[in-house]
Amino acid sequence: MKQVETQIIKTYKAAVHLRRATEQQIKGALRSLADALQQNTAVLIKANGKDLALQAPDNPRNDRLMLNEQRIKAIANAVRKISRLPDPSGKVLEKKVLPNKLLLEKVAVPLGVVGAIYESRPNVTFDIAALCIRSRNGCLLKGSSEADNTNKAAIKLIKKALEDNGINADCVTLLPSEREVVQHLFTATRYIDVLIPRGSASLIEYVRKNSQVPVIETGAGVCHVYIEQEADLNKAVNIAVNAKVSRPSVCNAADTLLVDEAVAPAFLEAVQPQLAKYGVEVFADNTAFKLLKGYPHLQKAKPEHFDTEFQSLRCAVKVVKGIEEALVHIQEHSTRHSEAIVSENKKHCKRFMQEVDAAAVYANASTRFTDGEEFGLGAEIGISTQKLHARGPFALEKLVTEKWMVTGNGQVR
Ligand SMILES: NC(=O)C1=CN([C@@H]2O[C@H](COP(=O)(O)OP(=O)(O)OC[C@H]3O[C@@H](n4cnc5c(N)ncnc54)[C@H](OP(=O)(O)O)[C@@H]3O)[C@@H](O)[C@H]2O)C=CC1
Ligand SMILES: N[C@@H](CCC(=O)OP(=O)(O)O)C(=O)O
Repeated sequence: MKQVETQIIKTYKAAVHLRRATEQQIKGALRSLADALQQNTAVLIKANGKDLALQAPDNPRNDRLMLNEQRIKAIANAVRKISRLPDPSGKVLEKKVLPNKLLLEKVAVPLGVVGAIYESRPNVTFDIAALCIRSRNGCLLKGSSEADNTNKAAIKLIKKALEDNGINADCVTLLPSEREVVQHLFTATRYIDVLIPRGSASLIEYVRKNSQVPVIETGAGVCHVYIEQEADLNKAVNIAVNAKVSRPSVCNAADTLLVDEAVAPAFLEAVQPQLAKYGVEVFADNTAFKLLKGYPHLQKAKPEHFDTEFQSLRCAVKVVKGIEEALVHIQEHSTRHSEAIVSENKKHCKRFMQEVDAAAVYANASTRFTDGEEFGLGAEIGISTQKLHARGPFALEKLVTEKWMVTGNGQVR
């Protein structure tokens, strides 16, 4: 795959143009891209239709792949928001004059080139490209083969927006979608500064084991909502239902409901009609199974259901004896993405938030908020489930590193 090596080197060389570009050019490119998204809605939907036509119609992942007018408008809005965010590079983080009169400045600078390997969500192509342009990083995109037609239409718009604003379009590159491509990314230590895999546990594991380029992992989400015995049941039903059904295919959707035995009869009775309305299939432990008798989509849970990221309208339900058992269950089964407690007991909420080891912990709110745009970051490069450099949704401020700039007047040591 000589072509891929050439693309990687071209992107590396072009990235310097982003570092040199004026603020006007950067903002202009992002605004042009937002406009182009809206003007080319039909083109994108047509390309996306080709991708969707290649999928089985009942594939629950089609929801992630699908673009419509509303989603394209949301992407354009995100790009516009990113254009208004301040440049994370160039900030002077520390400044001092040494006794020998050397001026020492620690400055935030772009990472260089960011490589992303990501799932079949076409908004990710725009989000990552826009965040990289805003932070003046070159960017290599390896999207899913499932979204290839959509991504090819997307990159045309991105490159045109750069060109129209006098920026070298090689700064952003869509790589071929074949899986072999990632092996070239693993060894390109000279040209790529960080690799971000977004996808399944097996992808993350594969990249972590094989990449010589530093990696920021984003992981799968087996997310829990714990209904504690002092939960307000109205809030509990709304949160549990929202976390499960608002967009079941994404990583921050709930997978397991843990219900305190003291409120299990009342909560399960109250939540049933809502879950049934959306056709949620429930895998219940023995106690929950008895309490949910008569629920139309009920099955007995097998142990593996409590480690499953369903990515569909399915969930596991377990009745627990109290917060202790809930915390132990989460510790054993969580993928450390997003976890929630519903309770009016402030002490228990605090304990949950302090003790649960996850990128985002919630008290009385839905896990669905773990998202760069929701957190005010414009968009996200990914939701990191690792602890170093970035955790949770990360964006512009994690796309920079530091550089010491030392200005002298002929000093020697
Ligand atoms: N925390 C976060 O930020 C995010 C988490 N996720 C998680 O990702 C999962 C869903 O993603 P899913 O669609 O399964 O993603 P996959 O892991 O199947 O695919 C993601 C990307 O990696 C590529 N890929 C997958 N396996 C390999 C391999 N062995 N070698 C080379 N390339 C590979 C895919 O290519 P191709 O499709 O062409 O095979 C695609 O481009 C869920 O668990 C979700 O929670 C997803 C996104 C963000
Ligand atoms: N940003 C997302 C969640 C993260 C994400 O992209 O996850 P996934 O759909 O699993 O690829 C959202 O809630 O919209």
